[in-house]
Formats: sequence, C-alpha cells, structure tokens
Amino acid sequence: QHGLDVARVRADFPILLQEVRGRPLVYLDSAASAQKPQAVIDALVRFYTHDNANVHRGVHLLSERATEAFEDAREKVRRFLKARESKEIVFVRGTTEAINLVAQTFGRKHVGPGDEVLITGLEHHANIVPWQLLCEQQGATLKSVPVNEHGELVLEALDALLTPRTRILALTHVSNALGTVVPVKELIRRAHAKGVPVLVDGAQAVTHFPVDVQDLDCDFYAFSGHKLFGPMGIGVLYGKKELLEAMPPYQGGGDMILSVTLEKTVYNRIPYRFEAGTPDVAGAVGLGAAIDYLEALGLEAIAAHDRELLAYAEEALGAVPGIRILGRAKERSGVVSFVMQDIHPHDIGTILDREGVAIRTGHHCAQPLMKCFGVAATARASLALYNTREDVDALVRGLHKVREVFA
Ligand SMILES: Cc1ncc(COP(=O)(O)O)c(CNc2co[nH]c2=O)c1O
Repeated sequence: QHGLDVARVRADFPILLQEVRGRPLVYLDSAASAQKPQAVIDALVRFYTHDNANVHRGVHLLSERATEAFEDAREKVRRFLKARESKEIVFVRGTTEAINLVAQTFGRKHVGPGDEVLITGLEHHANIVPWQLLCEQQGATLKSVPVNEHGELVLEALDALLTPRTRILALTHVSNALGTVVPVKELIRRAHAKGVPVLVDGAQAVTHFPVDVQDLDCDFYAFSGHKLFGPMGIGVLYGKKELLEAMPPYQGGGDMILSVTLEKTVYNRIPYRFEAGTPDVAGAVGLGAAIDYLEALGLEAIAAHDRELLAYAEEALGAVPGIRILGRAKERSGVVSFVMQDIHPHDIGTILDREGVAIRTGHHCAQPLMKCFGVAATARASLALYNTREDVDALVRGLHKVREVFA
C-alpha cells in the first residue's frame, strides 16, 4: 500500500469532476498533458491579482515581489531535481525548447564537421529533430542506439556507438510511447568513461518518480511544467554550471545582457544569459506550486501509486481478447501502449471518447519507435496520481464496447 489517499487527491483537481458526453470523465492522457490541482490554479490567480510586475531591476514593491516569487520558484525546482545550485536551473517553454537550446548552443560550439551526435530509438521527436537540424547545420552525423522487441535499449550496442567523434548523447529517461524506464545512470557512466556529455529528456520521468541529477551525474536534464501538473508554457533545463557558463547565449534580447553598445554586448551570468526577454513568471510560480503540492503528498508515495496502478492496468488490459501490449521492458512507468487486432487506434480512441474515456492514439511523436514495432500508431493509456482502478475498469469496459462495434 502506498499511503496516497487518491479520493482526496482527486478532489484537488476540479477538472476531473466533470462529465463528458454524459459520462464521468476518465482522464487517461496525462502523458500528453497532466491536469492541475487547485493549488496551482490558486497560485496563478494570486500572482495575477497581487504580485504581477516585470522582474529583475525593478525599483517598486510589486516588481520586488514578482522577482522574489520567480526566484523562489527556481529554488523549488533546484530542490526538486536535487541540483547543486539554483543558477543551474534555466526556465524555458518546455522540454522541446530545452533540447533546442542545448543543441543550438552547446551543440553548435562542440559539434563540427565529421562529428557524431548519439540518440536512441526510443526518442520523442523533440529529442530527434533538434539534433538532426544541428547535424545538418554542422556537417555532423546522427546515430541511434537500437531498441529490442521488448522496447529496451540494446546496451551491447552502446560502446561501439560511443566513438571518439561522439560529442553528446541525448536520451529519454522514460519512453512516452512505451513506458520503458531507461537505466540512464549506467548509460551516463559509460558515456562519461569516454568523455561524452549526456542530456536526459525527463519529460515523462519526473512525473512518476524522484529524480536526483547529481546522483545521475547527467550534464543536462529537461522537463515540461504541464506534464508535472503545472502550467503549459513553462519548462526547465538543468545544466551543470561549468557547462552553462561555457555556453554562448541561445536568444538575444533584454535580461540576458550586462551591457550593450552598438559595437559589443557583455552577456549576463547564468541562468539569465539563457532567459532573454520577459519570462513566464506566472508559469514558474505555478510550477513551483505544483512541486510544493507533489512534495506535500510525497514523491515516493506517488511513485508507489503509479507503479501499482500500472501493474493493475497491464493485467486488466492483457485480459481483453485481441489486445497486444507493446513494449515489455523490465522496468516500465506511466503508460500502456496497445493495439487491438486490425482496429485502427483512432477508432478505439473515438469509441472510448464516447464512453467518457480519454486516451491518446497515434504515433506519439515517436515515429522511428513505431516503425521498430511495425505499427503506424498505437492506443495509449497514461496514468497519474489522480487515476484509480475504477478508471482502468472503465477503460476495459470501453474496450469491450470497441470489440462489440468491430466484432
Ligand atoms: C519524452 C518526451 N519528450 C519531449 C516531449 C515534448 O514535451 P513538450 O515540449 O512539453 O511538448 C514529450 C511530450 N510528449 C507528449 C506530448 O503529447 N503526447 C505526448 O506523449 C515527451 O513525452
């Protein structure tokens, strides 16, 4: 037993109390975007009704309060990721921007003609396309660690793929399409043994178990606020300060400078060098409120709930005739991806929607991975701290409806 009082948690998420298509909402799409607790909503309202002003260098009380709220949020993120210093926390729009930022700064500085960037076959397009763009710009080559039939990385292939020309390894911590948990600490150790820095895409991982960037020893770690029960439009890039300090800016503008003349600009210190323009202060404050909410519930209790419910969902789905669950990694988290005979996943999703059950169908921005499994699309149910066994039972009842329609 995990100690999470899910009934009380559900009452904290007002959006879940509604009916859709005349049925109680069964929200099983948190891997795409998670819902928000009242505490996050209240934090946004409070900021805009009491503290809103532009940040940094303000000489009036509201600006001081807004700046304090913004930097408090940064400290909460530092604590959440167990980073050494809050200057290692850069606010971005989300995981996608975080990865583009590293590719276009660290990447352009260190990846040259004939060099190699290594990713894996599990990646979301957000951790593929920025590296393709960089390799095209720099005349470098993109390589990928293969995936086996269980949806796990083929680690035996890693050492041969880490060559003297490899300039960075970028990999997901948890697959959004299969739920595979990647043993990133081991891969980081092996990459570092060959002098290769590592970026970890933590978009899915941070929502299901505690992450300690110092223990992992990753060089960069990225995640999105909206998947962590916080607002859309705010995300985080963690970077080791030694690396951030040696990186050129990502975007030019206000706040990222110390002084500007027409001849030359002196850039600001980190993290501000990477935060050009007016930041999403409210989003950061909302993300901080989400972290407070999760930590008050207990990250380990949430992890235990998610593990237990995933096991229940896999067993329940596996018992539905015609269902084939994709990916059977030794360690999985958060999602169940499946196909159902030759019924198109979009049809499955549409019929489930009519029953009030929200899942995601499609390639999940992981088309190379879909190709690995010989499918164009899957149906994916994803689970969060507010989901219950009753939600899974409603999903199963809906899938029997699908069978009736297509039988
Ligand atoms: C592993 C992973 N990386 C990166 C991203 C991009 O995050 P964003 O910048 O906040 O969009 C996602 C979003 N994944 C999904 C978005 O919608 N369905 C999904 O599974 C993801 O799951």
